[in-house]
Parts: sequence; C-alpha cells; structure tokens
Amino acid sequence: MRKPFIAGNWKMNKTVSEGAELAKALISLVEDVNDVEIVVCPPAVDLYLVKMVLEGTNIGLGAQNMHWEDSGAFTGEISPVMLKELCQYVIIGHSERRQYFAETDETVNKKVKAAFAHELIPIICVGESLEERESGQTEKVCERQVLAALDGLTEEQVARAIIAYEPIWAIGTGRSATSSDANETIGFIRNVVRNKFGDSADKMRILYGGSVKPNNISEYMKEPEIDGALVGGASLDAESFAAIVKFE
Ligand SMILES: O=C(CO)COP(=O)(O)O
Repeated sequence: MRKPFIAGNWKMNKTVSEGAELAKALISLVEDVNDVEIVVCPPAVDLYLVKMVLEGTNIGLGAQNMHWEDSGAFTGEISPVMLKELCQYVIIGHSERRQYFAETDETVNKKVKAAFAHELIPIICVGESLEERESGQTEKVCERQVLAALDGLTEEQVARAIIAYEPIWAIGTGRSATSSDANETIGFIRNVVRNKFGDSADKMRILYGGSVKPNNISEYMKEPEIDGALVGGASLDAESFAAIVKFE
C-alpha cells in the first residue's frame, strides 16, 4: 500500500519571514493528518528557518533544485551535501527548470543519483508540452524522461523515488488534466518503470501536478494510479494547502 504524498512547491515565492509564517500557519491546520505524507518545498533561502519552525511536526521539507556535485567552484549553486542538513526531499527536473534553466535529461539523471548518494529522496518531474500532447507524443516524452531520470538506479532506490507527472500545459494555467487522463498517463509511467525495474514500480509513488486545487484534489485521489499531488499556486496559502492535504 502506497501512502499518499502531497507536496507544496512554493517556487520563487515567500521571503524568509513570509515562509516561516506560512509554515507556522500550516502546522495547526494539518496536525491531525496522519494518513498522508505532507511536504513543503520553499525557496532555498527559506529552508533553514522553515526547518526550525517545522521541527517535531508531521510536515516534511524539500528543496526545489540542487547541483549534482558535492562542493566546488559552481557560483550560485547548492549541493546535496548542503541540503542533507536541511531537508529530506528535493524536486528534480521541474519543467520550469528544463524550460528556463537548460535542465536536460542528462543533468536530471546526475542530480537524481546525487540525491540518493546523500540520502535525499528526489521528486522527479516529467510531463509533456501542449504541442507534444497535441501531436500524440505524451507517452513517448514521459517514457524518455522517466527512463533517463532513473538510469543507473537500483530497484531499491527506484522504489523510494517519487515521480510527479506534470503536463506543462496544466501548470499555473487553471487548465488541469482530467483525473482519468492523469490516471492513464501515470499508469503508463508505472508500466514503463515496471518493465525496467520490476516490482519497485508498485512501491514508487507517482503524483499528479498542474492546477491542483481544494476543489479538484479528491477527483485525483480517487484514481488508483495517482498517489498524491505536487501543488504550486494553491500551496502558497495555508488554508488552501491544508484543504488539499485533508481531501475527502
Ligand atoms: O508546477 C507545479 C508544481 O510543481 C504546479 O503548479 P500549479 O499548481 O500552480 O499549477
């Protein structure tokens, strides 16, 4: 049985003080939730204070990106060794990073391996653009991204990795994928993983992301293949993220 996993990706929002306030507000709203794994992913500069605020609560912490090297002359970058002291998860290969910051399947794979080397759990993002969807390439694109990201991992690592299927056309647009479409693509992704890594595919959690809101989360969570959500905009408000985490 896969435990549902719901993470908030704050993207480039919330200063250190705003991030601490949001985390504080969230604690009491979700303290009675124990059947869902809850994670927030603030900007890197917020991580230290948010970690302090969340200590001893049921809310986990993740980063939004990292470099694959442990240390060195990489101005502006943050390493897995640094993140290890702050959080348990790291989002890798978000479509915004692929689109604006030249992230490739190859760098995603290096980062995923580096995450496991330092006991961080990667939340690996995959998903097709509108153009790719309209030309019938959704499965081909997802298969390529998933196989590249997981290349060289052990079955045990794959079982612990998390994938977020986020169709690019559904991110921040209010145009979410239907729950049955998302379920179908996530089922396809799980089959791709099963063909290469066997039963670990049934242990791996695969999330949906893209315009998830309090009023549509339950539709996704009813689907058998969807194990949770990666939430952008609606995670920036404590009440709305708590409502998503407490979906009925
Ligand atoms: O990109 C996302 C999460 O990583 C989704 O963002 P929105 O929920 O704002 O569409």
